[in-house]
Amino acid sequence: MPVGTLFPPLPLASKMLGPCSITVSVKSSSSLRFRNSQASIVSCDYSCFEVRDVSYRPPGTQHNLLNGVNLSLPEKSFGLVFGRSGSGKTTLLQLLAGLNKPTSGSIYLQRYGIDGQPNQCPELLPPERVGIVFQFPERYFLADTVFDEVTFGWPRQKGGLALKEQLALRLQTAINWVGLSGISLDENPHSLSGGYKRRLALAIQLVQIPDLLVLDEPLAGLDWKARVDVVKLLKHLKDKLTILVVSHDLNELSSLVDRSWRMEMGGVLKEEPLPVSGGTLTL
Ligand SMILES: Nc1ncnc2c1ncn2[C@@H]1O[C@H](COP(=O)(O)OP(=O)(O)OP(=O)(O)O)[C@@H](O)[C@H]1O
Repeated sequence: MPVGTLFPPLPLASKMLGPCSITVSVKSSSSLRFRNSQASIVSCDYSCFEVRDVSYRPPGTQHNLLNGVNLSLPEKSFGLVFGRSGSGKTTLLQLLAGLNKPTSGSIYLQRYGIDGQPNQCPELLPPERVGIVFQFPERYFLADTVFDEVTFGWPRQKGGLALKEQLALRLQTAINWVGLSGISLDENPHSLSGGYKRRLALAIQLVQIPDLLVLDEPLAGLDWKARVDVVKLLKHLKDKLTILVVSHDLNELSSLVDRSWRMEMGGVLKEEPLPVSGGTLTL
């Protein structure tokens, strides 16, 4: 892919850097698409996020919340975990995001060749490569402006111009990806609509350009209009990164789903494709 010049037309860049220009190179990517475990186009090597024989028991407790969980999610695909309340879905997302460590088993990234065989040693998945959006993320907004909210966790130490350029570019990319570019960066996050608050919560994670984005109940608590809005946004993001969602909203998300699993009570995960159309699934 050609090298392109993205700056300046971006208001964000001038907010962070003052007038300047920045050059970025864009890497080409493979065009893998999976639907219910079937790879429809495989044009080159690909990677999968893999959970292998993971069990989890919180420190000081007697029972496992997860038991021998296995999951494989190809890059740039959309996975859904569903199941009854209390079965262990959020616990699994927390392990993927590195908030807790598995008691046994491992979570890693595995590269495969065109023949479907692993072609490298598995790489452990560093927590900073995973973005997590919790249920009702707007409850955790802290800042008075959209700009401060998105940049809240950024390094405050003096960085060179190169670091600032990199951060500005990531910020602009995240804002564009979630469709927030029409909103003033000085807007108070709490004054945004429900759907826009969810967009902002996604942007906060996307500035890190994670390899894997995990979302806990992304439609919970939204009105119908905002739900449609968030589903459209997830469809758009699906082309850019790998997404794993925990949700009870199977019908609304089914058109996005490439792979799905049911978490059974006791933390046992089983792959279960969603009905292709018209069918209903019970939790
Ligand atoms: N630190 C902990 N110590 C003991 N039990 C815990 C701990 N964290 C969660 N649990 C219990 O583990 C079970 C699984 O919780 P988890 O939040 O993962 O379920 P869930 O499937 O995401 O539920 P929901 O759909 O209601 O969000 C629940 O019974 C919960 O009470």
